Amino acid sequence: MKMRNPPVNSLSLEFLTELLISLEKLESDKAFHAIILTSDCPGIFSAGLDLMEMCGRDPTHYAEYWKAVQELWLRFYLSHLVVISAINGVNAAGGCLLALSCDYRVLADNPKYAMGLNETLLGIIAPFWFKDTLVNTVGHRTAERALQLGLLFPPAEALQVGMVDKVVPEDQVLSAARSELAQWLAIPGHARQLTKSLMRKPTADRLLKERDADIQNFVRFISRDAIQKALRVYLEKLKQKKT
Ligand SMILES: CCCCCCCCC/C=C/C(=O)SCCNC(=O)CCNC(=O)[C@H](O)C(C)(C)COP(=O)(O)OP(=O)(O)OC[C@H]1O[C@@H](n2cnc3c(N)ncnc32)[C@H](O)[C@@H]1OP(=O)(O)O
Repeated sequence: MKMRNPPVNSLSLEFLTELLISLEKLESDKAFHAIILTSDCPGIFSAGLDLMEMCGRDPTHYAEYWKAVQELWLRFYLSHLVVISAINGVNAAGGCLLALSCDYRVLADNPKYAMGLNETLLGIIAPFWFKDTLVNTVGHRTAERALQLGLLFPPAEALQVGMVDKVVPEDQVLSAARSELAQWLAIPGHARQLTKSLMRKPTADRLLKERDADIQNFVRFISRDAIQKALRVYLEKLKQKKT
């Protein structure tokens, strides 16, 4: 699955919906057993959630958007398919969450390709299920530091803290993901799937139990004047970077 939403693969409502539909199609076709998730945007895996969906819109839109973000995470996190990400570019916040929801991560060895949950740098916070997904991957202490400081880890550090499983030269990301896949596909499918569910269901259940409350929290939080202002300032900084 190659993500293509130029220029930065931001996860707009439309793009999230496309990703969901693609995943559902693959999941419902018994001929498919695995997905390699990668990007078609040079140098960028994903810039995360689309800031335009969270800025200057109305509460109904925020609620609809957040429900789609939740759905994407739940579907990827619990997918019965083997999902491996071949991360071929910078990967921020919501994009990093998507990669963390995969079963295995291969990252291209380019110092520009940092990844992490950098929400605090925008003046916002990672929701509890983003946090849980990170803790499940790198452990509590690393997650605590990474989340507070909004750290984006370059490849060597991402590997060292366990945010990714393998770092390879840029031209080998896909082939490395494919070789890894062979090992996962050699395991009897039902045993692997049940084990994945055993490991992940308690984390997903926390969100499933309070999905509506989480949507309400998001809508309240993102609608605040101070948060809207922080997002506008951040977007402005991104634009100024060019001039
Ligand atoms: C209680 C519950 C609490 C809940 C609390 C709320 C929880 C919210 C959780 C949020 C999760 C997130 O994912 S928030 C998103 C975090 N993402 C980021 O911080 C990444 C920001 N982007 C970047 O750093 C850079 O764009 C990067 C990806 C490295 C690419 O750099 P480049 O120089 O190649 O490209 P740029 O010139 O910067 O970007 C190209 C254009 O894309 C736009 N753009 C870049 N990122 C964008 C984005 N995420 N959304 C929209 N648009 C984006 C830029 O503004 C430019 O627009 P034009 O100038 O018009 O062309």
